Amino acid sequence: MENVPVGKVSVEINSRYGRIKDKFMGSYGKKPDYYARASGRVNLIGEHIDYCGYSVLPMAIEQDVIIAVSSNDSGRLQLVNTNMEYGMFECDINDLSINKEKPVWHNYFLCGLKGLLEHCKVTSPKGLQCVVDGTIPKSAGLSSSSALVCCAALVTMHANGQALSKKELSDMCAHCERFIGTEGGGMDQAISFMANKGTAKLIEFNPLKSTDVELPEDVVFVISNCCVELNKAATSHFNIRVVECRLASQIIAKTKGLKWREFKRFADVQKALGLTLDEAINVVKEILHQEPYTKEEVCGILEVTVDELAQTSLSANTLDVKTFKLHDRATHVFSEANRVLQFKKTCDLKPADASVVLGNLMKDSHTSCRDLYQCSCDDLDRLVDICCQSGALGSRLTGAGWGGCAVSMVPANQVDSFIKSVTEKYYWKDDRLKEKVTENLFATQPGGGAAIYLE
Ligand SMILES: Nc1ncnc2c1ncn2[C@@H]1O[C@H](COP(=O)(O)OP(=O)(O)O)[C@@H](O)[C@H]1O
Ligand SMILES: CC(=O)N[C@H]1[C@@H](OP(=O)(O)O)O[C@H](CO)[C@H](O)[C@@H]1O
Repeated sequence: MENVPVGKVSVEINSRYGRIKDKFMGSYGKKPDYYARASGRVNLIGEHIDYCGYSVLPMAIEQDVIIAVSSNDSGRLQLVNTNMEYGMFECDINDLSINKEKPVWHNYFLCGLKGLLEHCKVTSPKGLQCVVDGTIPKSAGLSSSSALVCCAALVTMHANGQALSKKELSDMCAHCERFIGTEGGGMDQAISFMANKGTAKLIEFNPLKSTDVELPEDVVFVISNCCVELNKAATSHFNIRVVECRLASQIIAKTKGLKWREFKRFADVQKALGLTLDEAINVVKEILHQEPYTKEEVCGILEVTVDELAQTSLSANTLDVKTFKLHDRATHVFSEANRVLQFKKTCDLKPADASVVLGNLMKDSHTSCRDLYQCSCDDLDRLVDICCQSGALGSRLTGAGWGGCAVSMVPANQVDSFIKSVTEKYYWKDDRLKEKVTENLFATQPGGGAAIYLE
């Protein structure tokens, strides 16, 4: 089992680490003992299917979270952020409380800290002084929150002399980010730890596995942020989709004579019924209707009371939801799971028209996210259209959606003209975005995974 690497960094050569070190010395009057780093990611295809048990295909990006750390025996946690937007925080490290109602930034750190301490059964945790520095745009679908959670877990692991494998850390962080309330599937944490520079990854779940995916050499992936933000933990958009998928899988399970209470994810139902993904789509047509289901109708089908449904299927922030769309959500999930497999197969087989095939899969993925899963928004749809008109072979929303980024696959020799065209057609059309093009529109290469650095 592979562990997170421990490398060397020179703060003289690497100016970012130099600035973080200066901030640390200014805040705590001493040098940090070490630095931890965890990257953001861009998901190339496979949206909103990780929590249904299906494989996804992300790659790590260069943007990341770096934390400078010094450990001590004070029993205190002290956090300082290089970004003034995020205020200082201090608490007793033995008394951690995570606020789900108001997900202020330090709560994400607490998720990783608490998760690691509980997982490793650390009874006398080290006190920590930290400076956090992040470059991933927040709430933009590039996993800024998970990078912070993963980095905090890594900081805690190292400070307390623990050694978890990358896989254990990925599983543990997928679990502990749920302390904040969102019921994500584990893609972000897995790629943050398991990424390798230069390659995208197919991430499979249960058991967690990552496989290198060689992308075509003649294309470049370009990220563009529509600059609409949606915080997952502060809203119920994300968890409503998780719950809709859970209800659809439970109704299919019950209708097909399975013990439905034992099922929460489409992948498990599909496996129990021995269906291919195409057959699963037909089962959706056969069993689920297109109109939204009322909560009473769902209770009637599952033969439970509203209170029982809350226990078997809902989350704290979806208790008051009155209607659930099941047919379209299920159709998206099974078809998107299929697209991921086709994407991987095309990368492996490298047919002459590989980039055209991959581009079409990305376009279909966006259409499905927009129309069936309804996790896009007008600005993001407009941006995706602009990307396609500007020379992208394929473009789609990436990450949770309802705002945030699109990822576009662009012929390598057309990247400059693509960026010029998207700049003019999207960013220059809006006075608020004119000055913010470089941080919101950039080409990206597959980056490396989480690491600890010593000076
Ligand atoms: N550099 C950072 N420093 C502190 N907190 C951060 C940083 N980047 C992200 N966060 C936290 O993560 C939240 C964004 O989480 P979320 O809405 O789930 O978006 P994402 O899709 O980027 O993960 C921010 O509101 C903030 O609380
Ligand atoms: C931490 C978390 O909940 N992350 C989930 C979320 O990602 P982002 O909000 O883009 O980081 O949405 C995607 C949609 O594909 C996955 O479900 C993923 O697990």
